[in-house]
Order: sequence, then structure tokens, then C-alpha cells
Amino acid sequence: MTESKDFASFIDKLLSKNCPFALWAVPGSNIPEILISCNEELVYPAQFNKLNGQEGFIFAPYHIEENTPLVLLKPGIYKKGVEDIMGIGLGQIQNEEKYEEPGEHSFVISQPEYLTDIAETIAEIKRTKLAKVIVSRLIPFQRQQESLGEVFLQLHRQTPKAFVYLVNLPKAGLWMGATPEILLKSEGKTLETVSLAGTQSRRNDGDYMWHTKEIEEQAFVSRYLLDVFYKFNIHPYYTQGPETLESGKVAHLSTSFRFAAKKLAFNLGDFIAELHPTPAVCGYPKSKAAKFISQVEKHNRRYYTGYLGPWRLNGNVGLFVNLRCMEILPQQYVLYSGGGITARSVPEDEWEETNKKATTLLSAIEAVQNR
Ligand SMILES: C=C(O[C@@H]1C=C(C(=O)O)C=C[C@H]1O)C(=O)O
Repeated sequence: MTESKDFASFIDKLLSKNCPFALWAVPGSNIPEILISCNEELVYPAQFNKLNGQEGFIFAPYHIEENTPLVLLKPGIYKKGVEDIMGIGLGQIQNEEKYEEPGEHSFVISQPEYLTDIAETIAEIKRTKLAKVIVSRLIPFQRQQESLGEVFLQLHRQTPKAFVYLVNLPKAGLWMGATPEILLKSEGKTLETVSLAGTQSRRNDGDYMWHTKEIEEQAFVSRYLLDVFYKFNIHPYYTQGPETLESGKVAHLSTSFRFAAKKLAFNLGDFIAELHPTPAVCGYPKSKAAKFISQVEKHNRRYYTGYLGPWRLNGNVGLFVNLRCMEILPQQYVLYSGGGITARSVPEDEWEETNKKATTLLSAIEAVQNR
């Protein structure tokens, strides 16, 4: 797919129609998939647990609010593979009006402000029972005349092991990303969820050493997953890891948990509602961390740290946490990047970590802008 100039211009033409769609490639696959829906095929469930029994593609926010609804694209035109996708007659797709601009993204904080916030976060952790909290920030980047189709293909070329996507939706906006984090994925009769946390720079020699800070912060996520398993009576389950997972310019610690899908045959929506947001993107304990985030972060996370992916589409569930993502506005890209803060954090290192995470997207944009 990455070789096709025609495919990039097909994506650009689709974007110019402004119809609701989700385009994605699952990790390790070169085969793109698309779901195009008309406005009538969009559903806005009021709560996360209202997904029981539904089917389609989900684009879920961090918090459901009026400006950030949970969106389900019901099966409309679904195609897999470049040829089949490009076979879609664009003439049959209705032009939709331009969406309303999302609210101001003016809460871009400077490095000194960020460092102060992180120092205060560390002090709060040391003073209270809060053990870990994810603090994020916005990174704006100027758009030029570059093709978004080309940026999507470049992103896929650079991060083939991620879930790479482009989503255009009224109410939610235009988003692109390449996330390494599985929330819930089906494989035959098995379901898998993953505890992913702890970050270091990617190494060429693959010789990773993990330190106490990363080991502890990933363990918080694993412990939380086991609490949720206990609530839903999920056993036996099988684990693999912690092991190193590379994505873009960084690497993480990852543990996979697998169990029989029949355990959640009737309440998969409830399970997701309980799982989200995990301590990988919120913190631990979860309610304390969520409250702290709402005080320390001046921006609205919108769909960053939400989740997205096929939901029982042709029988498959493939939900990923919305990380390494950006909202695409007419004049600029707004990237979202965050990291887990614990008592062992060093503010300057955390700043660097958010920069490194952002290079996944920035290097794809720059590669296209500099062509
Ligand atoms: C919050 C992000 O990533 C999450 C936080 C991580 C960390 O704190 O080390 C690692 C992976 C993700 O679970 C992000 O990419 O913005």
C-alpha cells in the first residue's frame, strides 16, 4: 500500500467529500481497511457500556461529553485492500458539509510551565496515595499544502507495527495516529488485552535494560487489569511478558493477557467500560488520578487516550488506545503526547519523553513536507 501514489490521491479525494469514514491498517499488516458511512449510519451511544450488542467501528473519547461524543460507525461500505478500496466509486458518495470547527486549542504550555506542572505532580504523589498519573500536553505543528493521504501512507511506512489510522467524523473531527497499545483484541475464540507502560528510546542493538521506575509503572497497569478480570470472573487467563515492544522512536514494557472470549459473550461493552481508561493513560488509583488530571491539564484531551477500532465488524474486535495521535485542523496539526509520572520521575526526562513520542507523527509529516 505504501508505494501507491494513486492511493494517496484517492484518500485526498475522499477527504474532500468530507464523508464520515475510518481508514486503518492493523499492526504488521500492509492491507488497509475502510469503513465509509453516511451520516444516518452514525450512532452516538450515551455511555461506554451501551456498546453491548452493537457492531461497526468505534471512535471513543477519553470522556464522553457534548463536544466529544462516543461515535459508532455502523457497517456501511466496508472494503479491504488497496484495489478494492480504490474500486469504490467516489461518485456514489455524498458530499457532506464542512464540519463545525472544534473549540480553541490554545492551551499549549511552554517547557517551563510543563516542568512546573510535573514538579507539582511529583510532590502530590509523594504527599498523597496517588501512585502514578499520566500528564499530557499539546504540540502544534504548521500544516502546509501536503497531501494527508501521503502523510497517512508515510506514517504506515515508518510504523508498520502500530495500528495506523485516519478517521473523519462530524462532531469528532479529523484525526490520524499510529498507536502501539491494544485495548482489546479478538483472535478466534480468544480475547487479548495488554498492559503497556514505561518508555525509553529505541535502541539499534535491541539490548534493553529496564529500571525500577518503568517496571513499577507498568506493574500498576497489570495489577489494575487483574482487578478488572476478578470483577468479571475471568479465569483462567494466560500472560506473556513483561517484554519490550518497540514503536516509532521509543520502546515500552508490555504484558499480554489472553482468555476465552466466551467469558464475555454478553457483556463485552461493560468490560470495555470498566477497562477504559486504564492506568496506562490515566494513572493509579484510577479515580484519584482522573481527578488530578482534570486539575493539572489545561487542555481537553478530546479523543486522545480514548480508543478506536473495529467492534464486532465481521466478527472481529480490534480496539486500540488512541495514542501517538493528532487532530488535523485547517491550518495546523495538534499532536497529543503524555507520559506516566511517578515519585521517581525527573521533570526534564518526562519533557524529552513527550517529545520523543511525538516524533512518530512529526517525522512522517516532515518527510512529506520536505519531498
Ligand atoms: C500517554 C502515552 O503513552 C502511554 C504512557 C507510557 C509511559 O508513561 O511510559 C507508555 C505507553 C503508553 O501507555 C502517550 O503516548 O501519549
